[in-house]
Amino acid sequence: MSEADEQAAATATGREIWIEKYRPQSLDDIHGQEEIVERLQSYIAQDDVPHLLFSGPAGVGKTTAATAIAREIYGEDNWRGNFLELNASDQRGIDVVRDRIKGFARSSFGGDFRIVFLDEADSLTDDAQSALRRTMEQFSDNTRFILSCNYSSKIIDPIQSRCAVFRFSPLSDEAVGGMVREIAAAEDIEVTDAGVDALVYAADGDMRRAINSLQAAATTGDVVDEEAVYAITATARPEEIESMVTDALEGDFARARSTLDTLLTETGMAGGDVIDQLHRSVWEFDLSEREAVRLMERVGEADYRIAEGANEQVQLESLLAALSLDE
Ligand SMILES: Nc1ncnc2c1ncn2[C@@H]1O[C@H](COP(=O)(O)OP(=O)(O)OP(=O)(O)O)[C@@H](O)[C@H]1O
Repeated sequence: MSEADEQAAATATGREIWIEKYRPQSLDDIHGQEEIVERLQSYIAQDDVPHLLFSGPAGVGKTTAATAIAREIYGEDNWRGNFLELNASDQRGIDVVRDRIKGFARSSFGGDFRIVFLDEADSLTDDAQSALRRTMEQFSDNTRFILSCNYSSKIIDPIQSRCAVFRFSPLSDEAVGGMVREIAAAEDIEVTDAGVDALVYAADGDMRRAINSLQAAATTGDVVDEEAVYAITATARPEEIESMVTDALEGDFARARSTLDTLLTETGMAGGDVIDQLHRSVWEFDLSEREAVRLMERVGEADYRIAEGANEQVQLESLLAALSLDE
């Protein structure tokens, strides 16, 4: 979600959403991503900011880093006027995006350059990216582009070679846990240690998810504990996933299937989430190497089939059945 969308959501619900309230304002305030922050700061210090390409999963600080750069270059009072945020997946297409960039880049202002931040750049077709590349060249005298995407491999080489590429990783448990504790202290909310661990686990490196879950859990009671977090995040406890797998491997298909049923119906998980959690946890379970390898093979197969549109429940039950049957 863009900063503008997040602000709009906050206004619509009539309460401030914490992902906006606690969005880092400066590069120094960004948690984790230390090497990236250091490199970006050195560009700013040398007054030599190139076009930038930020790639990485959702909620790890790409948009935040872009707005922090603008704040640092132009100052709190002027950055908004020098920063154009666009979403490349805009339904109206690349022409609208290009027109807005042209209008913005042409309008005069005092500084050396203005910044165009283009989110979801990997949603552009190759043709649209070629058009974007020409636009980048046309306005490179007075415009710097910051492109954000999930997968840099989906960005055409001529754009990649014109940008300094930064790969944002999922945030570490320490980075997410640290931020959760800071916000809890600022909001005067009690969060137990197990509650922090559960938020970190459910977030899986995505800070946006961790903060949103904290805010949601905080509205359900006085104390944010493990129970509150699992109740609102539609995440299975690691031990539930482990017992489901262990039951299947021990040949107790009926029990494994019943756990799966609970996860899908009561916990409200999507099949893809169960696959993700299995994938994350395979090596943390107390399984022999052979069992872990068998499980991984089945997880890969079910993941592919679900991505291709197969029925999630059938695929997951088939995964458990295969584990129950195999020697
Ligand atoms: N590294 C971080 N340190 C502190 N807060 C963060 C960090 N990353 C994300 N956040 C929090 O999560 C929210 C969303 O982050 P951001 O918009 O930067 O994500 P993104 O990486 O651009 O994701 P997307 O690809 O979905 O747009 C921010 O408002 C901020 O509150």
